[in-house]
Amino acid sequence: MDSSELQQLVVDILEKETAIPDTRKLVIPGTKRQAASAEDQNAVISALASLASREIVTYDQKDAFTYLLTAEGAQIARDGSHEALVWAAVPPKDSGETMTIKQLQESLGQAAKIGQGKAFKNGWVGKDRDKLFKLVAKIVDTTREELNEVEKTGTLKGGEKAVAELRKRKLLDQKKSLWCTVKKGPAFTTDLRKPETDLTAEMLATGSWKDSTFKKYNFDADGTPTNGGALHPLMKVREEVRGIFFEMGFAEMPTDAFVESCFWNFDALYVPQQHPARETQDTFYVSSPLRGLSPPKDYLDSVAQYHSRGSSDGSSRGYQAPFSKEESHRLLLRTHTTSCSARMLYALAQKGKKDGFKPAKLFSIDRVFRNEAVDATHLAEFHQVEGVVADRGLTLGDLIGFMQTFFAKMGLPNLRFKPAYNPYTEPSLEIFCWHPGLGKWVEIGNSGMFRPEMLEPMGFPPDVRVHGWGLGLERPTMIRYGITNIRSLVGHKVSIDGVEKSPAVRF
Ligand SMILES: N[C@@H](Cc1ccccc1)C(=O)O
Repeated sequence: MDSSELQQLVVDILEKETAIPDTRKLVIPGTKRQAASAEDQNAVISALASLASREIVTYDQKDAFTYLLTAEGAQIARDGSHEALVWAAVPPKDSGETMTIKQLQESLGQAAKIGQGKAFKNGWVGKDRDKLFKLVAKIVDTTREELNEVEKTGTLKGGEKAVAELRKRKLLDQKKSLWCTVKKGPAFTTDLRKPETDLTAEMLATGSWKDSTFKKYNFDADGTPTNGGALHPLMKVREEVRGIFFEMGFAEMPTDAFVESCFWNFDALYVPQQHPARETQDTFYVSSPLRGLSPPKDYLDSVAQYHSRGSSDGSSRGYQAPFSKEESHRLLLRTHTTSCSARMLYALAQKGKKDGFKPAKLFSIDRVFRNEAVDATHLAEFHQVEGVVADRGLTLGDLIGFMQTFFAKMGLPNLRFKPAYNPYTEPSLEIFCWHPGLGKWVEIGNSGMFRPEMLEPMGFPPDVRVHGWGLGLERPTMIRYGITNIRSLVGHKVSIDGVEKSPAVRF
């Protein structure tokens, strides 16, 4: 049965009448048959459900019982009831023929036994000693007629009592079915064209929207994902860390010089020119141009002196090794943002010489480059977070206390420090934090009190101390967001979809 034809039939009737009181009375389109069977009603109900979902109709579902003949019932419907068979088999009274009960049983078998009593009770058959005969010339076999009616219509006009009697005799089986009453819905229409889902430019231009019906909004549907921009998780974490620095009164250093001279990256930081970190297996050097701009001459001279011979008061002996000013001019990709800190500290010291020293808290977060073997946790470039604090009389206790506050704000309250070595800091401390996921201490950064051999050539007064620390941005981000391969966080393999859906982008 075609659902759209049924739907049309229902709305056409409802347009003329207030309701459809019984859907079993619907005449199936294209036939003269009523939709009386359970199968018909299933088709009707699915058509109604589809109309109701568009609020074109409302309907009430009701239970109905229909009946089927059992095998015995079907046999009786065909051949007649047992009592009718008994009546038919025996001869009329006074016909001269005779039939004994025994003979009846021989000719009818089982039916004789069951039918006899009823035939007597109905007054159809009489008995003279053991001879049987008809008492009436004509009978009405009600059982057969009722069964025929059930077979045709699924039910009995005679009502419940007659049905109960036939069921007791196991001639009928009951079958539950449904039927409905139908009324107009709030959005009643006889126009069942599929509703439009979108209002198009074309509909507006041609005016066809006026005659269109539109699908209702489904406010429970998932929205289509918006394709607006999303900040990369690493940039989100960077913003968070910047926020912590600003909250603690730090100013941001300029970090735009990816290409730096050896002077600012190493010499100014008292990294000996013979230091292994300077070798090409660790550092990317720039081949063209070969030389960078010169640092201020006095400062370069002073740095050269501190490297090779130490301070003039003899408190430091320097490296007792030759210092090449040519080497200072070589260009490289900065290996740490401490080169930026060196430039800023030099500027701070020089300004202090003129205007009197002022304390400073400075930070930066930017890219650095190292000639590393690339693997799941290492890239040749990464982001460094760096902070430096310059003030009179700072101690190692200030540094440790400061880091405890800073890292707690980053969500890493559990810290340990381990003595380490940096050419530019003394003492130096490696920073470890407890990783609850891995259940172990992991190294996250490096810190220390900058050496006098670095601060004095810059021009700081002797009681000014500077402490600093640096850490990578990628590792804490990976730990925090459960990223195991750095290539899915940085580089061309980063999935844009992942960036948009990453939990990191939600804070
Ligand atoms: N430059 C150091 C970090 C650091 C900065 C400042 C002081 C001490 C250490 C590094 O790359 O790991």
